[in-house]
Amino acid sequence: MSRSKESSTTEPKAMKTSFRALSAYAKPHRFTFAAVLLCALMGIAADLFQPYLVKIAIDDNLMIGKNDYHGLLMICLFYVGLSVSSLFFSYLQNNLLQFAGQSIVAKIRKDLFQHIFKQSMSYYDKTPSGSLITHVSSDTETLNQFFTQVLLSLVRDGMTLIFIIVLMYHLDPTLTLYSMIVIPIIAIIAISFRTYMRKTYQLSRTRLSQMVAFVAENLSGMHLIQAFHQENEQMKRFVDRNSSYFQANLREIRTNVLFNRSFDILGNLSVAFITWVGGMAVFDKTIEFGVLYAFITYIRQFFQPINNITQQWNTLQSTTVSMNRIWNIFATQPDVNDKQNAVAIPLPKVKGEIHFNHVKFGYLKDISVLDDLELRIEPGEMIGIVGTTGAGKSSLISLLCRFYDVQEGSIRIDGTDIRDIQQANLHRIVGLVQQEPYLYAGSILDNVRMFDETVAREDVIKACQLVGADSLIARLKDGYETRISERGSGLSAGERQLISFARIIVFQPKILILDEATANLDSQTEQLIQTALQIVAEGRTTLVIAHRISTIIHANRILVMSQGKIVEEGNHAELLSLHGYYEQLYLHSQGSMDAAQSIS
Ligand SMILES: Nc1ncnc2c1ncn2[C@@H]1O[C@H](COP(=O)(O)OP(=O)(O)OP(=O)(O)O)[C@@H](O)[C@H]1O
Repeated sequence: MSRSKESSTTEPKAMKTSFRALSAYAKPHRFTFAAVLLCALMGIAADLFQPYLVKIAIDDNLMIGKNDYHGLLMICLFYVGLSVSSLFFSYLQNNLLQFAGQSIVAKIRKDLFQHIFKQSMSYYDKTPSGSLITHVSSDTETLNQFFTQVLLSLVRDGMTLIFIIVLMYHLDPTLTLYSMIVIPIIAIIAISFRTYMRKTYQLSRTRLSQMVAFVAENLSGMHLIQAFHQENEQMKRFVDRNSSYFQANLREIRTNVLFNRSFDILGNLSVAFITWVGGMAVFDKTIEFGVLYAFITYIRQFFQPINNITQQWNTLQSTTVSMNRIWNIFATQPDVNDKQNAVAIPLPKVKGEIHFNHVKFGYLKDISVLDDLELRIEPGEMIGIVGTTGAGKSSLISLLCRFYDVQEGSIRIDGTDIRDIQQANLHRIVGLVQQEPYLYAGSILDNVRMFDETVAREDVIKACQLVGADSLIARLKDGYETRISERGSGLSAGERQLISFARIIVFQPKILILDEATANLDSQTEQLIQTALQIVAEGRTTLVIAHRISTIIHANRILVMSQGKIVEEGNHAELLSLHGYYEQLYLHSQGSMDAAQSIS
């Protein structure tokens, strides 16, 4: 996230909205919070009554020479009882608060993850995955700190302060007024540090987020980095980011330490000041010694909660930044939405007719990728799509999957505009196999049925048998239960492709799209995939984007695309007879250098 955006997110209005949203999450836990408040009250009362007990022992027993052993013992026992109850209440209060805080954050994390899932592809084009990882993991954790630290401190320390002032006033109003001289000084220090701490905190968060995004980017492109020997260059870039994060962190810590130490000094000065003023009053016999003792104890206790609260200022800053970042995500509505009256077409009723009706589309507003594209595909037809790089082939299928919406025109399946079909339904109708099929960490079985337990094991096995994946799975250590790691590493590209074909069979989409599905394979594996493809394509409208013409040579119709338009159309023989663009592509794919040069 850019710095300018980050600072704009901490506007008071945005903060207000975020806090309101957060309180809506907290509302179901209001009884727990009430119990926390009660426990805090009891704990504070138990804590603060202790110096008062000592004052009673000094002034009403020891100083007047009463020698009441029984009374003294009772006071001591009572003192111990208060300590134990303070411990009990603070234990209870912490547990209850942690429970409420963790529950709220778990719910926010779940909703956030769900919301991120709903975003359209344009959102992922703009948002680095590293910053999304930060939002889901560390930003939500910061929110937890808000409940377990900030809120706790505001309640407990705030009440402690009020109680102390009341008790001090009860003991001696004049000394209390002297003590209160320090309050404006505390306010000035707190305010002057406030802005600075906020800036240092934001800077370190932004730099952390940049570093995480960089690491995530590198991890996902590791094979490229190694293939191009980019390790040193990337390392240098990482060191830069790491050191600027380090600097920002140091600055933040320095500010924090300076702030806290200023408070300690202020506390000690006040104790000295009160000892002097109070000591004189004891000399003059205007107050009792026990009162001065209790007063000095309260003054010491007075600074602790102030220090705590101001320390929480930092956490409050981070919570505000995190909260705004999270609520900015929540506020982002997906570009592609289900209409309110969107329909679900029952799968058996889908024929698979597709109509690209004068489609205009571009990723950026003014740069058009597809321009007035008109295309009709009959049910069950197999369409091959070829064209030069950047011609718009992948964009065409992204639109059919509704990863993006068209800017003009429409795309219709069996006459229904895909914007009128529920997305979940559309994605059951249209099945996509990509060049790099994505496999998840999990068993082969789960990968074929996409963790959908309603799909029976037998159906998975049947699908794998049909596409010829069964024999390769049988060779694996645990067969269908073999666990594969992230992205299916441990399997060859062809094996991964076969598994993704089996996936298609299991989910039975009526329209099948293969995006350069055989581009990475050797010719033997390609043959295996070709056979599987024919089986999978049976009875389905199939669109195959291929760099190798051999993949689509038998297609009913081949579309040749260039610069967002269909420039030639027909079957293989028809297109060759045109001696046009397709022929050049064909010769090029056959390895003819001359043809390749003529294309460029
Ligand atoms: N997510 C995106 N954001 C912005 N521009 C994009 C995006 N994806 C593709 N483009 C641009 O749109 C144009 C068409 O890209 P597309 O991927 O559809 O071409 P293609 O024919 O599939 O190419 P290739 O065969 O190289 O995959 C290109 O100019 C490309 O740079």
